[in-house]
Amino acid sequence: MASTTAKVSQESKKNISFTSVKSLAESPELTSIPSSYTFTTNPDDEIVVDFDDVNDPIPIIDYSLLVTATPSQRAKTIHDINKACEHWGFFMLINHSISKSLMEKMVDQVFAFFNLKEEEKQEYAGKDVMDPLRYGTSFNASVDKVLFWRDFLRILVHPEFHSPDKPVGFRDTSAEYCKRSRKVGRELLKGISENLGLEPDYIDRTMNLDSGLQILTANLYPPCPQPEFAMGMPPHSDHGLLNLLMQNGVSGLQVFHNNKWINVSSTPNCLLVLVSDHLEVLSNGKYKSVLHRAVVSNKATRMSLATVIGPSLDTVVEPASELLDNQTNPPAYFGIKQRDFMELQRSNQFYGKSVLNKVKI
Ligand SMILES: O=C(O)CCC(=O)C(=O)O
Ligand SMILES: [Fe+2]
Repeated sequence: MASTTAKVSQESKKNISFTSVKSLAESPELTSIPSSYTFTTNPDDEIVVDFDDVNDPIPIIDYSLLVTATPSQRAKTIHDINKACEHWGFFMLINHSISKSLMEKMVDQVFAFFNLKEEEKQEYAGKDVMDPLRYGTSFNASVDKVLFWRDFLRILVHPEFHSPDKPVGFRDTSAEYCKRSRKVGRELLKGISENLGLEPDYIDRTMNLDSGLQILTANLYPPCPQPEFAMGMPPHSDHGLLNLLMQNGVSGLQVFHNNKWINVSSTPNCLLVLVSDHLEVLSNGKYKSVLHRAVVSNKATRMSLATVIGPSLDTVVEPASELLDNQTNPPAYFGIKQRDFMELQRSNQFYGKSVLNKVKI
């Protein structure tokens, strides 16, 4: 992948007193970014394309053909999911059963949260990656070497459901959205189990999804005066099995595919599905978690909402023994408890696949 260096002097970092990028972006005198946000990429290693080869388009999966179609349509859809997971680690999901109005309500609620007064949002400023409710900026602003042009609200929504009390309506809307997106995720994981040659409920059962973690992360990327020098989220892969991502109609997600960064357009009502680290481990590397990042623009505020579906905290995630063979397919990853994986994530630089690489054999 592109080699990226991100440097910032400690002096300039101390000058930043804003608690959110939103308030920084709204300050009237802002014409350039503070140096603490300067993210330098190596242009020689960076190829960014709007959409790739017409012979290799971003895969689109029709969810309705997975759940309500004839057996042959379902079989073809499952086959297409397999190809998408193997070749891209990423696909667009259409007709996914979450209504347009619920998605719009969710976008409105997220904006209403970020539009609360800074002091009100600070009530939710958690400290630890394990905190069930955490509002913040950048990724981990106290340790990030470079700050990211991003504010976030990260909420544990399963097995216990959490929600901020404000704005009014956030709790009910997010409860509904989380229930529905969880169902979609579990249904996709059934198809993925079959693709791996396992029983349809294999992943659900062995990953203890009845008590599995589901984390909702709302990301806000306000307009940036120098978007070419800042980054919303650096290249990374997600923890968990799958990430279902939606956005507010403003694009900014790029996925890394065949050594190029592909701009993903913001297609209305579509969910973006990202293969995540635990699925890479469970499949013993048959499916690779997709490297992705969020770039920013100087035109519009972008919002994305990620729903990561993963195993329960005490589940040991390891390559499925049914897939292993000491001669031809030995285990390529150590087993690790979800709790310990998250702890590794907390204590490591948020970059690339650095956390997953720690469990590679
Ligand atoms: O904003 C985006 O499109 C990416 C968000 C993301 O990668 C995440 O929340 O893990
Ligand atoms: Fe991500």
